[in-house]
Amino acid sequence: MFEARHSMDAPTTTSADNGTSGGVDGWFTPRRKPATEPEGERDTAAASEPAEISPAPPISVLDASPPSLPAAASVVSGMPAPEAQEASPDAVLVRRTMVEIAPVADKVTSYFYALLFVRHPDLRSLFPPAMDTQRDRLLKALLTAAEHIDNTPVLVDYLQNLGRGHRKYGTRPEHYPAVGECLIGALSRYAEAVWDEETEAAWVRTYTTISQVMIDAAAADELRAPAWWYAEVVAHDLRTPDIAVLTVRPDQPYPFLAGQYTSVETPWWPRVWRHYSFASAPRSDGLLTFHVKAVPAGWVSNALVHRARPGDVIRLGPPAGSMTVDHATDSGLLCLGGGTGIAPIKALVEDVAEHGERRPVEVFYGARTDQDLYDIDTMLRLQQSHPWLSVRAIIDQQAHLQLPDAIREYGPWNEYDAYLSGPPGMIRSGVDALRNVGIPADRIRHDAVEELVSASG
Ligand SMILES: NC(=O)C1=CN([C@@H]2O[C@H](COP(=O)(O)OP(=O)(O)OC[C@H]3O[C@@H](n4cnc5c(N)ncnc54)[C@H](O)[C@@H]3O)[C@@H](O)[C@H]2O)C=CC1
Repeated sequence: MFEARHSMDAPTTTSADNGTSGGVDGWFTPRRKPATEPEGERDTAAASEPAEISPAPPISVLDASPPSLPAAASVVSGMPAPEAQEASPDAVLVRRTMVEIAPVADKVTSYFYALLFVRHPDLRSLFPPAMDTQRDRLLKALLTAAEHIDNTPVLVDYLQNLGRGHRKYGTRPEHYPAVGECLIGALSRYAEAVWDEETEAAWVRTYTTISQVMIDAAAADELRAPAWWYAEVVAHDLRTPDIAVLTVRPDQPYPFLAGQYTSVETPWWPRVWRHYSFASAPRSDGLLTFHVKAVPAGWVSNALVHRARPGDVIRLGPPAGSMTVDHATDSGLLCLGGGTGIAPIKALVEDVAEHGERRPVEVFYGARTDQDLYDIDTMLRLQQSHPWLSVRAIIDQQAHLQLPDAIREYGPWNEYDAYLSGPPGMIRSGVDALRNVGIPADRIRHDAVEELVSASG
């Protein structure tokens, strides 16, 4: 009955980082209008680990199960609300199913994975041993994509990222029909009241489209990049009792852009991936750095901060995220980095410096206390070397205000592009503050909040 029409001969594996979802908004609740316009960005995300249940994500970022939505998450979160579009007949049927299953989302998830692992026990090994709160990443990603099936350009971008990202999980083209059957099995059971032949046909077409884009993107990526990289820890600097700066050496060249993030798996938690932003622009020695804060119950973050030592080998997924510098313009950069969110901001500053540009870069670095400003020395050194750079530390306790509030006291910002990196709450209020001071949405970049929320751990 369910028959995927993808070309199954395309080689692929997958990885993906995406993490959509999450936390606060259930997968089936109407999506809030994103703070920024579509365009993608990240998850953008991602970066250091968000609190264990938070979004991205992604990004980000994200992850216990293979499939989830990450970088693309930013894209998806930027999509117009479905209701705002003129829906195709398939989209109407897909959304009707979603409304029907919304109240029993947990049951649908459990049933979907039960079906998948009973019918296809070989697929169990693609998922982490402990299917915790992240277990529904795959399903969420698929449902999010289905919900936005009419928004083709944005969706394709999102799904391509998702397909590439899934290579690291070992996903193969032949896995997609198995997942599709179980998806339809779970949906038909819990959306019984609205399920009919037409609805099933709409889901088959939708899923076939989704999986085809993912398979094709993964196959194309296989020709130019590994599914994952091994990277040896070469330095581990514990800056505070719970924040470490890690430097790693990938086993082969790792191309990325300043402002992007990747997914990381440690040897202690196999198949559990989390997103971290690169804390430096690409370096001539090929080394990569990450700022990691150990969060309560965060498996990966605690392993990286408290257990990892030089000589340990971790795995990295592909780079993702679009919080990158547009070198075609000479606008100033207004950067807000909260806590370990300063990591990609530092990378952006290095990127501007390397391009020899003289554009003003204004960094606001927020932290709860001055002890939490673990990277202020580096930022001040950069400020000393670059006359176009200004760094201001905003300490909550001293300033009696939070990071986003501080920008109102400076400016004007109408000639600036804005970059935000930090906890989801900071991103949300930061976007509001930036819009209020007149920066248009298409000049505000950040990783997807969903990604950050779901990254956890
Ligand atoms: N690409 C990205 O967006 C990145 C995001 N992160 C995320 O940043 C977070 C860092 O955690 P911590 O260091 O514990 O940060 P934190 O929770 O100590 O917050 C740092 C600062 O951000 C501001 N802030 C926090 N919550 C806010 C809110 N609701 N409204 C307004 N301002 C707020 C405050 O100024 C605060 O001092 C993690 O969630 C991590 O996932 C980290 C790296 C990159």
